[in-house]
Amino acid sequence: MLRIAVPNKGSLSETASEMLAEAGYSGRRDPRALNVVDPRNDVEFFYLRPRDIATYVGSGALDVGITGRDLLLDSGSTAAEIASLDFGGSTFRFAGRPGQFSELTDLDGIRVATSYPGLVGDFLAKAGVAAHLVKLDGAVESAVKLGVADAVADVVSTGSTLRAQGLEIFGPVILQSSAVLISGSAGQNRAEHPGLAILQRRLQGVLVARQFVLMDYDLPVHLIDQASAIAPGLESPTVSPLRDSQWVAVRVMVRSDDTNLIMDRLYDLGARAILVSPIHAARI
Ligand SMILES: Nc1ncnc2c1ncn2[C@@H]1O[C@H](COP(=O)(O)OP(=O)(O)OP(=O)(O)O)[C@@H](O)[C@H]1O
Ligand SMILES: O=P(O)(O)OC[C@H]1O[C@H](OP(=O)(O)OP(=O)(O)O)[C@H](O)[C@@H]1O
Ligand SMILES: [Mg+2]
Repeated sequence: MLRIAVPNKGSLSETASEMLAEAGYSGRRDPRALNVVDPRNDVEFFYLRPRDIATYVGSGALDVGITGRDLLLDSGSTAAEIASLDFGGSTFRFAGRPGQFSELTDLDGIRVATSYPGLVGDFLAKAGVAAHLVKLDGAVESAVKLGVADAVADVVSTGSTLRAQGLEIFGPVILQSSAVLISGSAGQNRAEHPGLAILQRRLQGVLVARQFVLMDYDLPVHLIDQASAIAPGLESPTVSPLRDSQWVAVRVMVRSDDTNLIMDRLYDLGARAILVSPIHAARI
């Protein structure tokens, strides 16, 4: 049975559970359950704090898990990222009072508050900057105002928390993070669980279903090369004959984000009856 660690709370938990459900797994119904077996798929889910997931997976107690790239790196665990899951995106940045700092070396000898001391400590050490890390559990943006630190290093999403505390980003990007799938790292001489490849393929299918739509349209046959250049699809568009031999029907996968742009360009080219439908599941 494949043992899977899933975030039980926080920013990643809802989407992680949604993705697993879309991948055909049965997760917990009781939001307080700590583990649940899905016998049909031969997996067991363990609902854990996202911060702890790398520790469980790195130790070999669990086979695979979903966590944040920033949390994985902060943990110092030997677990390895095996896929990015395209949600839970954030940037890890330094911030301080406006105008006080402009570059990384300004942090030499300075107190920096963070709840990710492993990640930030490694980054500063590699840059040869000796700051004093102040470890906090959360709400680190308050640390400057309250005088326990001079700068912070934290997760930034919209930036509104920093702004509200009168702080300004400075220095290099520490990390671009997103939710990731992690497993025990290869060098540990551990046999890979056979269910892992299935989980990975299924999650990949969910990502494709989320990231792409199906586009169908009718097109004058002589425009097919130009239309294929606009929307080439994965391999190549499917082209089917219509009763009117001057026209063809085309089906192609398109990135959801580009849908309207591509519809505009195909319409301008001469395509008509352009229809877009979602993909419920995919195996690419
Ligand atoms: N707006 C956000 N705030 C916090 N974390 C975010 C945000 N967007 C994405 N993330 C990612 O979510 C993970 C943090 O999740 P975690 O559950 O530990 O923190 P949280 O959502 O802040 O919950 P908590 O209230 O327990 O601190 C990190 O990988 C982080 O990069
Ligand atoms: O850039 P923003 O969109 O404002 O989001 C980033 C903020 O959100 C998170 O805080 P959270 O609410 O999880 O509280 P925490 O600091 O206690 O974890 C994170 O730690 C930042 O403080
Ligand atoms: Mg938080």
